[in-house]
Amino acid sequence: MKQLALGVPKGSLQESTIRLFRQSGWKISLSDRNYFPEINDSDINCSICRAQEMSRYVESGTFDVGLTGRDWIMENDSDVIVVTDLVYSKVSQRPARWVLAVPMDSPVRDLQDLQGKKIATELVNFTRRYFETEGVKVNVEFSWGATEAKVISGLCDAIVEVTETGATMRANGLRIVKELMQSNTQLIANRQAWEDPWKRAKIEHISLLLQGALRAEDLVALKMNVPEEKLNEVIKLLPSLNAPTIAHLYMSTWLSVETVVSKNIVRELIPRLIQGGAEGIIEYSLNKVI
Ligand SMILES: Nc1ncnc2c1ncn2[C@@H]1O[C@H](COP(=O)(O)OP(=O)(O)OP(=O)(O)O)[C@@H](O)[C@H]1O
Ligand SMILES: O=P(O)(O)OC[C@H]1O[C@H](OP(=O)(O)OP(=O)(O)O)[C@H](O)[C@@H]1O
Ligand SMILES: [Mg+2]
Repeated sequence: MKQLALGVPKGSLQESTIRLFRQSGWKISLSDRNYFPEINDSDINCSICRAQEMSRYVESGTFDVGLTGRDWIMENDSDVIVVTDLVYSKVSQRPARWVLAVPMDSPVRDLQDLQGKKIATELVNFTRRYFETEGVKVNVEFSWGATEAKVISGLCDAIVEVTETGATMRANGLRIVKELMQSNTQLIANRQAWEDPWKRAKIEHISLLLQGALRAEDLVALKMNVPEEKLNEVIKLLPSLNAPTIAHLYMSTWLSVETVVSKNIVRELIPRLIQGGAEGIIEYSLNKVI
């Protein structure tokens, strides 16, 4: 039977990836210590793999398709098809940032101040290439993790490390000198798999639904009743992203207005809609927006 081999990233992206798949209609069930999760789709064969190694396994064809950060694809310089960007991180829907950081009291203000100095990072190739392009000679050392601690203990002069919320930087009293790269999750495919019509169709299907589920996370639907004479005023208050749907209420001069808006404006919008004459407002969450 034909199956698509899917790689799901272990580590920071694991939970958010499994949540996004669930929202998209695929339930991935993982029992403790098992690297071959169940998935409720007999077309897919699922494996867990470190984000750092994912692009290499997709390039070699071990996986037809996988998810990982753009950072590790660049680090490994992997020849894969980027099917789509999916902008989510460990806890947010923002990209992660790779930054050059030093202790708060370090004299380093600029990239050039690091000439001849030692930098620790997990992203060795990227960092070497970055400093080379800038013409600054540095000694880049690989770090297995807990990199922030090394610069505080004086084991290196600066670090290149990933940050999302900034909590770890703050907790360790580090100062960001420069942002070197932004990275987000990407859905990547093996070149041969992409040429196989069955596999490509399946990958595109997954991509479409993942994008739809991700888009829906930021949005909510609003529905309200509005008397005819207030309709124009209420419509003006709604963001003009999509034209709202207007329907007549049964045996009434009132209208029903339905629209999709960004989650973060609802708090401000609802009182204004009430002032504008809307009543019976309901807000509901969306699973997918395609
Ligand atoms: N808050 C975050 N912290 C770390 N990595 C993040 C975060 N948000 C997104 N990422 C992305 O997750 C991937 C990191 O996954 P990876 O498995 O390499 O490390 P990890 O999950 O931090 O594992 P480890 O336990 O070894 O540190 C990268 O592509 C990175 O850009
Ligand atoms: O900006 P923040 O939201 O605080 O996130 C960034 C931190 O998260 C990751 O650590 P991880 O948990 O992967 O531990 P590690 O040091 O072992 O990589 C990353 O390496 C940073 O230390
Ligand atoms: Mg990590």
